[in-house]
Amino acid sequence: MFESLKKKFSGTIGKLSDKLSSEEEAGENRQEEVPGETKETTETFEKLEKIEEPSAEKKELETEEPLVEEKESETGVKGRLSGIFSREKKEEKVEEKPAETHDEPEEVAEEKSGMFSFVTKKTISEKDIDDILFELEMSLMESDVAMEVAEKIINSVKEDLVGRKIRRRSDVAEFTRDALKKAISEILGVETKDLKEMADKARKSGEPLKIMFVGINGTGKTTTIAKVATYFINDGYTPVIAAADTFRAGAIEQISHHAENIGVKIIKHKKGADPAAVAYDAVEHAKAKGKEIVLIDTAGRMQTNVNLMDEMKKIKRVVKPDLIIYVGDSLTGNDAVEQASKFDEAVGVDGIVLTKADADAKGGAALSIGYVINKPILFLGVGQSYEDIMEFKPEWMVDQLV
Ligand SMILES: Nc1nc2c(ncn2[C@@H]2O[C@H](COP(=O)(O)OP(=O)(O)OP(=O)(O)O)[C@@H](O)[C@H]2O)c(=O)[nH]1
Repeated sequence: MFESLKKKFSGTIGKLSDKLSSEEEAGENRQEEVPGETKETTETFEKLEKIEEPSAEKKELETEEPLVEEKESETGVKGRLSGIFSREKKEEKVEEKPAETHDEPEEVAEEKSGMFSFVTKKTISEKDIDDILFELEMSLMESDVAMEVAEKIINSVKEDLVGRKIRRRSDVAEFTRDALKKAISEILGVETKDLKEMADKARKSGEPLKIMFVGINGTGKTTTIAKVATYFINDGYTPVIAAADTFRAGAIEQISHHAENIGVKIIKHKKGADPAAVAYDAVEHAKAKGKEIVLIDTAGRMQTNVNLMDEMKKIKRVVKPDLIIYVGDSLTGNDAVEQASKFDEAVGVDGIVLTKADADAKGGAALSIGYVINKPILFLGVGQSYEDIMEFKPEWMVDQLV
């Protein structure tokens, strides 16, 4: 699942590590190659260390003023040198947010002197990472990640990385991984709905929880309804299904077949009947029989078909569903995102089920859809059996990808 995205993110981590580490090594080698300067630097450095070592005052200073910020404490010897030359400067440096070190007068002075750059570690600049992040942005879009999502990820990673200091090669990988995880968490951080909690409330109130499923033909909507029914049955609830797709030939038979397989009551009328009437009857049945969940199938239709969209709005008016769930095929990538937006505009979507995630190597729709329509993914379809449905957890997705 999502192998392509996974590869792209780990590729970026590797490329940044290689680039920044080799630049740093080259920088260090250049310093060591300058004749005379290295020796002089080392001698000065040793002298300073000697002066510094026995200083009780210095030790006290260090105890009193720990360098709390990682970006500052990592300077090591540089910190000790600056402690000797400028106590005041050191006090200023204990701050919460890492500074953009390119702009720091101290850093500039160090670079000019040459002596200090011997111990200065590389600070990541925008120029260092721009090309690799641009490459990532392009390849995310190739994996059907929506453009606004790809841009947001790249900007967030850039913001996190620029100004960070690298002490060792593993730092780059760690910083990049953390930055990517944070960016993806932000993308997936749409407020979600707890279906079990909603069902529990419905049970206590004596009113059934009404869920209407929308989406175009062939995405796996019928199978998904049977899976969601199974999900609730496994938790002790009794659902009823409304065969409100009275438009498409074979739809009533198809959903009846699933209902029979999982032992759920189905409410159906003849083909061509008013779908709102079927949905209404299912709700009445649930109330009469004390069933807690009503799952309403609707005709899979193109989001551009105005008449059929109006019919869906009628079901909504009549039944007043607690949740409208858009079912999309994750394999269709950007199309699934586009359809979800259209259904949201027409009837208002509360949550998403993405089917066939088990076969989806790209992962673009799963990463983008919730952010683009600002609605949570509730479930992923992960196979063809009725049990093959999993609750969607953003943390799980982040761990899958980075
Ligand atoms: N691998 C996989 N296949 C799925 C998943 N969900 C549904 N399918 C398959 O996708 C095909 C279409 O599913 P249906 O439920 O019939 O699709 P539908 O949206 O009701 O489409 P219509 O029948 O045209 O209304 C079936 O062969 C399902 O078994 C899933 O999560 N993973």
